[in-house]
Amino acid sequence: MATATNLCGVKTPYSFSKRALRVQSLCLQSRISFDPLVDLCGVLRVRGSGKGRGVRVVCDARKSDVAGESEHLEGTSKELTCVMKFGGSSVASADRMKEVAELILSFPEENPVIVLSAMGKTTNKLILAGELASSCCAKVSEIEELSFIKELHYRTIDELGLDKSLITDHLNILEQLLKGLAVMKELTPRQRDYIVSFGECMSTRIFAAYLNKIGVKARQYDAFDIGFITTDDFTNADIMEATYPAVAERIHGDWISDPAIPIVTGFLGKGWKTCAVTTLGRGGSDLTATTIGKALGLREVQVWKDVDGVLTCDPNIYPGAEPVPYLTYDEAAELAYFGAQVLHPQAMRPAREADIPVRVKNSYNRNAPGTLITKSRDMSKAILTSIVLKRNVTMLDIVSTRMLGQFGFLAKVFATFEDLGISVDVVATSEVSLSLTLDPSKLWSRELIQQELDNVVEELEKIAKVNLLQHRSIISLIGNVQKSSLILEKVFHVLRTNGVNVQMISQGASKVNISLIVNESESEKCVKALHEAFFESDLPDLVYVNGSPPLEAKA
Ligand SMILES: Nc1ncnc2c1ncn2[C@@H]1O[C@H](COP(=O)(O)OP(=O)(O)O)[C@@H](O)[C@H]1O
Ligand SMILES: N[C@@H](CC(=O)OP(=O)(O)O)C(=O)O
Repeated sequence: MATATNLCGVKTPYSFSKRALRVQSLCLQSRISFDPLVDLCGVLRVRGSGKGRGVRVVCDARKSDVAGESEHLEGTSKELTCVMKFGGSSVASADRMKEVAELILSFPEENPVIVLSAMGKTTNKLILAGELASSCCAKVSEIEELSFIKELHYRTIDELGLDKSLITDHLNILEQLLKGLAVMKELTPRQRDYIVSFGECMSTRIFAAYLNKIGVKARQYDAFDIGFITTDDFTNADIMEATYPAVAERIHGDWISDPAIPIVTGFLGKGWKTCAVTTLGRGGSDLTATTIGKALGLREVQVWKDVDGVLTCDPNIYPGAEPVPYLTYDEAAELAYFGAQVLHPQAMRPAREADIPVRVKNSYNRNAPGTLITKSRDMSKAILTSIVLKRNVTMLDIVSTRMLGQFGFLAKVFATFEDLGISVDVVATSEVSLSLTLDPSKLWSRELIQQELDNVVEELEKIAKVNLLQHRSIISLIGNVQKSSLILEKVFHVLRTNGVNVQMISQGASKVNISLIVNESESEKCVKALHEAFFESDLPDLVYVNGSPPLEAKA
C-alpha cells in the first residue's frame, strides 16, 4: 500500500487505483518527484518538477480507468505552467489587446492561465453609472458613463474584427439593471458588485474571441461559475478554502479533455450563502491570479502592469521612483496593505501558502526585469525597500477617564470598533491612552463617512476622552526593521530638516514596516525628501557618535 499526504499534512496509507499507479510510474520514468496529496474531494494530486519544469498531474485515486490520461501525463510540456494577469491598463484598447496577445505568444514554452481585469477605467465608470442611475441625476440612456462603456467595447470589437453579438446581451442587461436602479432609487453593495462584474465579463469574452480568431485556442470563464466561492461581504469579499479544489478541477479538467488557453475574469466570485456575484475589493484581479496559481500548483504567477515592477514609491508622487528587484511576500503584503495601489492587499496570501513566486512585470516594457516576490531574500544589505503613502487617514487619541492601572480599557476600546465593524490600521498605546488610525479602505470609496465617525466617538466617550484628528497620512517605511535604529536616525534627520513633526510612530509586528503619522498637507513633501535621502543620497548611512560605531555596525 502506498502513502499520500492529506490536507492536514499527515502521510496516510492510501490504496492507489491503477490510474494513480500509472501516474507514479510515469513520474518516475520522467524523473519527476512523486509527491501525492489527497484533497478534500478524495482526488489524488501529484506535484513535482522534472528537468526544471513545474508539473502537476491530477488523477482520481478512487477510479481505476486509465484511458485518456496517457497523452497528458507523458506530454508534460502540455501542462499549464503559470498564471499571467493583465490589469485594466494593459487591456485598455484593441491595440493593447493585440499587444497582450502577442506578448503571451512570445512565451511559447509557457501554457498560461490568463486573468484579465476590465478594460481601462471601466470599473470606475460602472460604479459612477450605478450611482447616477440610483440617484436619479440623469435619464439612464443619457448617462455619459454608460455611453462611454458601450462605445469603448463596441469600438474594440470592431477594431479586432469580431462580432458585436459577443457582448450585446451583456450591454442590454446592464442598461436594464441601471433602469431598475433608477426605479428603486438605491444602489446596495450587492447590486454594485453585479453592475461592476460586467467589466470583466466583457473584456474576457472579447480577448478570448480575439485569440480564437488569430488561431490560438482559448476558452473564456466567468470566475463565479467555476468555483470562486467567497464570503458574502459584497465589494470586499474573501476567497474561501473550497475555491481551490473546485477551480483546479474545472480548469484542469477542461484543459485535459480539450486544451485551450483559459481566460478567466479577475476580481469576481460567488457568495457562498447568497450565490450572488461578489467582488474581491479594488484591484482584486491580482488575488484571482494567485488563487489560481495555488489551486493549480503552478510554477509562477505573473502580474503584468503599466510600471516596471514594484517601485521605491508611488510614481505619481515621485516620478524618480525606481523598481525594486526582489521582495518577500511579507514586504509585498505590507506594502499593499498600507496603500501601494500596485498590488491587492490579500494577493500574497495564496502565493505564500503555496510558496509560488509572484513576478510583477510591465506589459508596456516587457524586457524590464520587474520585481520577483518570494518567501525570503538576502536581507544583509537591505535597509529601506519602499516608501508608501496612505492619505485621508483619520486618527483618534483616546485617553481613559478612569484611574491609572484600570484593566480592560484596551479591550473595551477594541470591542467598540468590533461592534461598529471598523478596522484599525496603526496603533500606539500606553496603559491608559492610545492613538490609532482608522482603515479608510473599509468602504468602497476608501473614506469613512462622517456618520460612522460620529458613532465611534459617541461610543468611546462613554469610557474615555476622545480627540478626533482628520486629514492625516500614514507614511509606511517597508524595509529591514533589523536596521530600525539606522532607518529612524535618517528619517528623523530628514523630517527635522524639513520642519515636520511626527504625530505617532509604530513599528509593525511583521518586522518589515515602520509607520509614521504626519499631517496630510506635509505628507508628499516628506515622501519626496525621504526618497531622496534613502535612494538618491551619497551620504554615508551610519553617523558615528563620539567616534564609535553604532551597535548594528559592530555586529
Ligand atoms: N510602489 C509602487 N510601485 C509601483 N506602482 C505603484 C506604486 N504605488 C502606486 N503605484 C501605482 O500603481 C499602478 C499599477 O497598479 P494598477 O493600476 O492596479 O495596475 P493594473 O490595473 O495594471 O493591475 C501604477 O501605474 C502606479 O501608478
Ligand atoms: N477592475 C477591477 C479589478 C482589478 O483588479 O483591476 P486592475 O487590475 O486594473 O487594478 C478594479 O478596477 O478594481
